Amino acid sequence: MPLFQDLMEPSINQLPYDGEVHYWRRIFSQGDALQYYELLLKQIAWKNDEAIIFGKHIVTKRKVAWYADEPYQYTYSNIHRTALRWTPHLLALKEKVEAKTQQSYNSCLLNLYHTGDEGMAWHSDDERALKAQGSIASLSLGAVRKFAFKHKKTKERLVFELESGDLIEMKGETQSHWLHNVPTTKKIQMPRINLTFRQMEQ
Ligand SMILES: O=C(O)CCC(=O)C(=O)O
Ligand SMILES: [Fe+2]
Repeated sequence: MPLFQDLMEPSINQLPYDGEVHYWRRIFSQGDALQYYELLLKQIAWKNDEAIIFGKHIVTKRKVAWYADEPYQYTYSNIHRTALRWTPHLLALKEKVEAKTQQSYNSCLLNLYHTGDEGMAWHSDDERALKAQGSIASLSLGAVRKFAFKHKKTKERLVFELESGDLIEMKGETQSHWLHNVPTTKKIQMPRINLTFRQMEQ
């Protein structure tokens, strides 16, 4: 029998106003989530992220990778990037996520946080290359980490504790009105992988 929570969660908008966030807990068994986590740790072409900020070359501790339908070219923070083609495992994950959100995605940015020392600062995913008001689906594997939203004007905050296998979708006006971050923490020593499936404008 489906649990009440399973039925309710995805349909509820987690944001109080100015956007839409949907949350599915544990879309995989813990065994499958662990298997995907281990596969991705090994198979993804992880690289430190780079940026040129005020003429200074910055290299992040967090690692990233970018996969897509096409070898898209993309520039942010003055660094040029080219997407790699989907691997079979990434395609399987994409299909699973698409079945939940009922959306389709043509690219995925992956983040690898080795420990709680690594996080992501407040930002919105509002780059011009992304479809306006499109869906961004974020899948977590590995260590539990906080994922927070802060409204740009009211400063209202919401915090989620994302567990291995959790899926969170942002869409509609979310990126125009809310920032999100992954705060650092001294409590976590294990890696976390995050996959953000995105809709690039083509
Ligand atoms: O790691 C996360 O959960 C968030 C990643 C993120 O916000 C991004 O890649 O834009
Ligand atoms: Fe983001």
